[in-house]
Amino acid sequence: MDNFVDVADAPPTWYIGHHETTRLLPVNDQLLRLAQDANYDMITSPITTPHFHSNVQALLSSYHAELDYSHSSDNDNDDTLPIPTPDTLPIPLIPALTPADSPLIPHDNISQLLATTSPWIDLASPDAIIANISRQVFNLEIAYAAFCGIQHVIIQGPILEDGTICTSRLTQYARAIQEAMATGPYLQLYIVLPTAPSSSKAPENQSHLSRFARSRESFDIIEAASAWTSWEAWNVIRTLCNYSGRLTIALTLPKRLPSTSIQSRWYSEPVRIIWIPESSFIPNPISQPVLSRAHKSLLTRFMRLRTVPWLLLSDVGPIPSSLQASEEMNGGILPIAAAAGASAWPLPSDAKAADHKKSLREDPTPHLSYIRFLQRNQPRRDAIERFVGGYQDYLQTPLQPLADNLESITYEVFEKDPIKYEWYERAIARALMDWQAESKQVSSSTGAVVIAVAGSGRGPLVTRALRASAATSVPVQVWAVEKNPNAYVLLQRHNEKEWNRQVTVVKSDMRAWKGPVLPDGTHGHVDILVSELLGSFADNELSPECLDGVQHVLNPANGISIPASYTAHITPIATPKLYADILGKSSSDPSGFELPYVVMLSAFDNLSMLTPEEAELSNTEVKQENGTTPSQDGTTLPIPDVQTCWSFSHPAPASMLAQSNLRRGGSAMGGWGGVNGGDGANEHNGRFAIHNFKCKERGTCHGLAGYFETVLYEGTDGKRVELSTNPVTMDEKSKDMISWFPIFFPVKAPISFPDNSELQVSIWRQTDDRKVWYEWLVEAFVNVGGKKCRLSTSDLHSSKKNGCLM
Ligand SMILES: C[S@@+](CC[C@H](N)C(=O)[O-])C[C@H]1O[C@@H](n2cnc3c(N)ncnc32)[C@H](O)[C@@H]1O
Repeated sequence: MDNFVDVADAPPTWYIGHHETTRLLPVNDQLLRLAQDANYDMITSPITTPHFHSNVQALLSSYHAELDYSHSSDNDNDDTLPIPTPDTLPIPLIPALTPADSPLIPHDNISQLLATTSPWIDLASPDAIIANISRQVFNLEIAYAAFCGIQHVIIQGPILEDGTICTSRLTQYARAIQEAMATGPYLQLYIVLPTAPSSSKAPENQSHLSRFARSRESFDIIEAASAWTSWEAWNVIRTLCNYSGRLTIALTLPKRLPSTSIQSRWYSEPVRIIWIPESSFIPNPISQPVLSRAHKSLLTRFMRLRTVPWLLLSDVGPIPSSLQASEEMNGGILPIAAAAGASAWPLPSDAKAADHKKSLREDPTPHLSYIRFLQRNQPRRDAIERFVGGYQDYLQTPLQPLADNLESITYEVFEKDPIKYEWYERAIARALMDWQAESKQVSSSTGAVVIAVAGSGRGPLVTRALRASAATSVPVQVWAVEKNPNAYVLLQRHNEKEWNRQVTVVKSDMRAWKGPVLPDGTHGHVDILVSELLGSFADNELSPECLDGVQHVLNPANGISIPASYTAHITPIATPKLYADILGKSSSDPSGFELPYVVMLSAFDNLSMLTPEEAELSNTEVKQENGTTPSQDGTTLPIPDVQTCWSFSHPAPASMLAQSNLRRGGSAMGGWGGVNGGDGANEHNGRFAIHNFKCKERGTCHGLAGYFETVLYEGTDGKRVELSTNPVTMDEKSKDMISWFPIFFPVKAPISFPDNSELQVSIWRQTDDRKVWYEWLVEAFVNVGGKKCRLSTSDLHSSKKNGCLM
């Protein structure tokens, strides 16, 4: 049972900005106002002017001329003077900025500007001169932007002049970014990167400094550029910058989107700006710019993240004059789009088509109007999304309902689950019907089936047990056992007011409860023991230990436990956001990586997927992936490989508990103690699992996502009532259940691996009779010449210090 609260349905606001590669107007308060009038939220401004660019080029040209001249055969240099070489001729120094070099001046609205550094520099150049000059330009620009009070700076990624991504000198680029973060400690930096490198080369940018490079590397391309090169470049840059929260991505949407696996990877990364160039729009039948279905579905997915990215429309035409803007507001596109209703962008389907065409032609900002239209017509968030909205990627320490007493508000929140209680009622009803059908001996003298709800909380399962009895007409005797003294007060109240005193309420730890008191004062048995002590990883709230401890009250011949069994499941994931969050906290809490977290996973990527054949075998139709909506454009989503670690069944075998009892107290017959200390009385609840996960695509593992499944009851007809948080089976077993978020086991040093690797996960449930904790480690393997070679191994993580107290 997790700990979260309902949030209101506040539709996310879309912030849309305007970018022009060559902005003619200076960016001042007036232009900002015009942009706002046109319905933009922000605009970009270059930090330096074309004048500055020309000066830098001139400086570089004269430097190169001096070198060339001194080496040319027809100069009549004095032979006694040394010939300048790149080693002796000092690198030109870029002079301090003048007013003609930058359009920026500090002003009140400067924080609304997104400043752009020069896209024509080449920080990763193999030519030392070009790299040096690029660095000087970059440092000047960053320092001046920070001085002016700019907060957001957009920086061109390591892109070469022909649009390809530099792969060989990424460290040089990353080093420059790291330095920029130190220069402007309050700046938020956005690195512009394409979702995937373009397959067709862009026309060469004549003014890009890389064109002036004298030394070029023969190994410019470390490996053939792949669809992953862009993501890989980002992975190197942010790793060198230590996952800084101030370093994020401005992701460019190309006309042709890359594979869904690359899209998913970007979805897990800190994309704070989605950069939409004019070229990514396509004309609709009335020549209006729109986005393809695939682009729209990608946008929808991103715009549902906890941190909603800004959208930047690039080179979609200038900001209209104030007159145009006011015309648009009064009679132009907005009313027409509104009239088209929520379902469609206007099409020329009727007599009004001509009017529409005219208005659309007159729309000075058709791209913006269209994006605003998409904003207004986003699919509504369903109840689950609304419920968990504020908790996406929010790390929580797992509850310990055994060691701590929960607050009423915590019970209240999980009582809102629309599925869990319903399914419990179904399970109890089926158990009662089977009991009656098989004419099994009951534990009461009245013929009623004895039900105990162990860990009743505020009583919702007690209510369900009474309802199941009424629905099946099987008489019951109900006991409510709860150790939380505060919840006990409410249970007694409910008994008076709602349950008509049909329930016997007991304040006790279930492990110390002797069972129902019989008329003669002795203690009897329970026929059906109902409990809900499950955590996000099934056994992490110590359900096995509690149920072992109360098993002595269960009818030895026919007693039923609801749940009957539960299993824990894991899969490796990439989740840079959570990793950065834990890293950020680890200076004050060094044990941050030695603890599993309960978290509504949102910005993450599954690293291991089932092959289509395996998916076929698993015979499971997955309608949801990543806990989000299915693919909007109808594409089939891959199924993550989520593997089962271990299981627990109840009632536990009597022989197991008998041995445990022998060990307790350290009797000679009970062996010599537990491997982790203590008597070893709880060792039967220790577990170990090792799993291999095939990863077809390269990636970085930040930890493991954990889920659970439980069989509440399996009827004599073999039919099961089940709950599941496992993304592969949850739709089939308990769609819309919201009581549990996944669990996350982090790794301290992320593990990067190439295509076709294997991740091996070892995970333990450990105990020393006083507490229970988990240990986990991840190893990466690659196949080299038919042999499996170990690439790296994470630390052995252990939550022993923060273990769950028994
Ligand atoms: C997750 S809550 C479930 C409450 C309620 N059954 C429901 O489903 O809403 C678990 C409850 O079990 C209680 N509990 C946990 N361990 C217990 C124990 N050893 N003996 C008695 N109650 C226990 C907790 O105090 C808490 O009220």
